[in-house]
Amino acid sequence: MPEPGARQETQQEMPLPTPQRITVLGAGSWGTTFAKVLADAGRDVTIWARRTEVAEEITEKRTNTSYLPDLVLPEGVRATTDAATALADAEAVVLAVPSQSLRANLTSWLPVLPTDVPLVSLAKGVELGTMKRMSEVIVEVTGVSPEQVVVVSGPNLAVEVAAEQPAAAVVACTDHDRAVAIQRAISGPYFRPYTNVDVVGCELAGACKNVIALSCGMAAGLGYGANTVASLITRGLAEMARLGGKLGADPLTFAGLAGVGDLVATCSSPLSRNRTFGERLGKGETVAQAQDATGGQVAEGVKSCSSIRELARAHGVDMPLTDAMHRVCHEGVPPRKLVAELFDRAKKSEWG
Ligand SMILES: NC(=O)C1=CN([C@@H]2O[C@H](COP(=O)(O)OP(=O)(O)OC[C@H]3O[C@@H](n4cnc5c(N)ncnc54)[C@H](OP(=O)(O)O)[C@@H]3O)[C@@H](O)[C@H]2O)C=CC1
Ligand SMILES: O=C(CO)COP(=O)(O)O
Repeated sequence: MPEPGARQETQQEMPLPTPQRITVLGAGSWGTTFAKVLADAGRDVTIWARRTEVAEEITEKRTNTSYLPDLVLPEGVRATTDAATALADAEAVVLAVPSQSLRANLTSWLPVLPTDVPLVSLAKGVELGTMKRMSEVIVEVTGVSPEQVVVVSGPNLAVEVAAEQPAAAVVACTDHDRAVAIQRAISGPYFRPYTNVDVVGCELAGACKNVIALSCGMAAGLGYGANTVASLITRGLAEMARLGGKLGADPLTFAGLAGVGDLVATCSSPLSRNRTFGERLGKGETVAQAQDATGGQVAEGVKSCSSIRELARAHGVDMPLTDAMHRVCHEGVPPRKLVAELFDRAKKSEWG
């Protein structure tokens, strides 16, 4: 008969099981790529797609050419437009739809969504109107406990990950053991996730970097070079960390993969939809023209610049670059005029 204490220790050391059957809800760039990451890590993957033709193409040809022309998914990955079929027996659910539609999507899935498995959020945004982070939306709509929600973030441009180029990521969950279980589920030969318990910081960093990427694209569109981009990345980091600090995030998170890591990738790569969108605005296109050119793919920063600005204002945090992006995207202020405005602001210390 084991000592009661010894038994307890054994229970504490028992890791949570690695989910094997995983459903990805959303068949866009990142959802499809993440399905590949999961399948290459040995998981059994089903994708939910909104459109029949996308589901059929994935199941029959293992491709999703409207989002990722060069990708061939591993054998066994299948897709359906029926959420109940997609979610049957799921041991973890990955949410891979744009942040502004997550609430509506979740609400429609609710009757068939398992609420006793990890819910993994890939979306990088803050909800318009409520100013909520995606994990907050998930908890609110589904009623699950916050410990059940896992956030995956980091420098993960879908096209590069789909091409199996090495990349690291963060798996954030307030329950460390659950983060470890998801870390095991998605680790593979080209995808290396690290755990973090700072969900607030990872989510804010992921949402804010899209807005800063817009500004870097805009700078490129205006013809500015590396000094401008480096200044925007660094001051963007300062303002997102300021918001994070006010909302209880760990400052170290912003120095990590979800912060600096994703900022550098998104702000410097022409593959970034947010950066590309900003570049188009910098070259003189209107928001509507830039939106048409993104071919229906989401550039989250265009909407999140407004929700993050509201969030910052509600907490008395100064975010001049985010404010500037809101003014370009939603008040029609020309990018070049904003440069002058930003430089006219009161002089201050770097960490003030
Ligand atoms: N792409 C990337 O490199 C990365 C993206 N992310 C984040 O992942 C999230 C998803 O992005 P991503 O996959 O790239 O987005 P895409 O725009 O490429 O795809 C969005 C997917 O969601 C579906 N969808 C379902 N409901 C809606 C709706 N109401 N409105 C719009 N689309 C809907 C789309 O269906 P349909 O095809 O029918 O339009 C599509 O399958 C975003 O928050 C993004 O920031 C994070 C890391 C990397
Ligand atoms: O989040 C991303 C890379 O980490 C993708 O960025 P874009 O949405 O700007 O393409």
